[in-house]
Amino acid sequence: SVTAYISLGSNLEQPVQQVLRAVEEIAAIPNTTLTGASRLYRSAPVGPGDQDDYINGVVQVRTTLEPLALLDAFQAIELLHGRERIVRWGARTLDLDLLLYGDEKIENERLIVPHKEMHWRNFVLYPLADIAPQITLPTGQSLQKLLQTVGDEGLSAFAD
Ligand SMILES: CC1(C)Nc2nc(N)[nH]c(=O)c2N=C1O
Repeated sequence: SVTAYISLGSNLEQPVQQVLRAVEEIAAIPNTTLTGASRLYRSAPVGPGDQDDYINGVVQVRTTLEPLALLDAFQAIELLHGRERIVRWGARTLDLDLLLYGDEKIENERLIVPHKEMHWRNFVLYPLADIAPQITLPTGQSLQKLLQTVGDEGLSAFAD
């Protein structure tokens, strides 16, 4: 089995509940055990368009599922939350992204791991540091170093 990290994000239809419910649903994925969860963060939306702040978090799991099977499970959960891909980068009820899958580097038409944008997204790096502060990414970058470069602009730990 491997340790995998998943980022969660929501900025539609009661984002805190969307994210908390998604953590429970991830814990219920077959052959998968939830082994860690970050604090929730409120973060200013990155990307185009005028949309609400996000609620973001990261969870850690141990799983024997292959990466694409894990991705299928995430997409099923997103559908449960009424995820509609209307516009790219648009507001969404729930976004689950596979950040890391063990130390593997994966690149296929459905999946790129480590997640391409995670290295500059404070709304991913700060919650990840709640769970695995000393982690080194498969790219060789230390999370502590990335935290310093990315800063905490637009980010605040959400009182649970
Ligand atoms: C639209 C885009 C890039 N912006 C985001 N911005 C924030 N703050 N949090 C997200 O989870 C998030 N997700 C996205 O997909």
